[in-house]
Amino acid sequence: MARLQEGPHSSTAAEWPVDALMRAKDTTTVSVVLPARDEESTVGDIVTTIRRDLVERVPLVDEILVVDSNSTDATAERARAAGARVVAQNAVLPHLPPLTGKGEALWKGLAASTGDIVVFVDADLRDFRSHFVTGLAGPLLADADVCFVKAAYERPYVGEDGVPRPAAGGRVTELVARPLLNMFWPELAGFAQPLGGEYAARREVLEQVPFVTEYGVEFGLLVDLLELVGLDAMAQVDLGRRTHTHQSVAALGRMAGQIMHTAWSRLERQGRVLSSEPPAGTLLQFGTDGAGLADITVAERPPLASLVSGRELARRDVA
Ligand SMILES: O=c1ccn([C@@H]2O[C@H](COP(=O)(O)OP(=O)(O)O[C@H]3O[C@H](CO)[C@@H](O)[C@H](O)[C@H]3O)[C@@H](O)[C@H]2O)c(=O)[nH]1
Ligand SMILES: O=C(O)[C@H](O)COP(=O)(O)O
Repeated sequence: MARLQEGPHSSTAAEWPVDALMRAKDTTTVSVVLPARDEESTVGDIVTTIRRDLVERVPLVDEILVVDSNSTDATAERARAAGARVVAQNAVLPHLPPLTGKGEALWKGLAASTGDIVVFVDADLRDFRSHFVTGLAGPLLADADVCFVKAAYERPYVGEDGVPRPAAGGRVTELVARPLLNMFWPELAGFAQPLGGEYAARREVLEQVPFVTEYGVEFGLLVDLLELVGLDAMAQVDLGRRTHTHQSVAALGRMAGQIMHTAWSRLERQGRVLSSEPPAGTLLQFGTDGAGLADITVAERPPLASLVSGRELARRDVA
């Protein structure tokens, strides 16, 4: 219990009513950025809800940006029809060779957006309501010392039968990410959902940290932000319950590998492990169709601020 008491400042979404946030907002601008790869079934509803509640009803959100992450379905069209600005991942900073994955989508979203506060929300959420955004923006608008806010929630597993199994979701979180954090960065153990895709931060802070590509991005951000701003500037907000589209166990195996690679890279960078050779970048997986080798390496984008005039570049380059 001692550890929990020393954990991040915590609140619940109900503590951040929108009228109080409007008073605190003043001239601060807020962007909501959604990374989306083949999310045509959910992205439209999420954008519609944010637009209706937090742009039209109350002007808390200044920009809704969907980063179309090489989708092959109607994600971009649905997002645009619902009122988002949509950028293609590879059209942002096009002079850089493109990388892949969720971390790349977020880094490009940071480059292409303009808000002082950036709220990231996954585009595959099934029960999205606007308190996700107000809860995440609240601590940042209310307290100048807070730099980063991470969501916590209960995560059921909803199988093909549609029946939610309470607290059975977040398999990589429970089996890989939280054990690793407890072992090597125990200050971060109080974050209940370290891998969750819903978090918010001040732009000036996000632009100072690297973004790992693929699914290493959330783990890397937590570790790097702890080093940059310290636990006192990091907060957690309880958003209630979150349901999303589950990936297969094989896909989660690859995600777990990417997260382990990210943890290894931070341990090495912090001088806490010495290796004579890097960890293997492949994962042998056995499926019903036979065995195959999957690439589980991650790449890394540098802090956006290290690019010459990154925001100006982004604005100029995005079509
Ligand atoms: O190449 C990609 C892959 C994913 N996404 C989007 O990123 C979000 C989350 O991706 P998803 O595949 O649904 O991830 P989860 O299985 O839900 O993984 C969890 O754990 C990951 C590792 O921390 C986080 O990145 C996720 O946000 C978190 O929900 C969704 O909107 C995706 O469309 C992209 O934009 N590009
Ligand atoms: O955060 C996680 O562990 C992954 O997103 C997997 O979540 P799931 O077990 O709910 O599919």
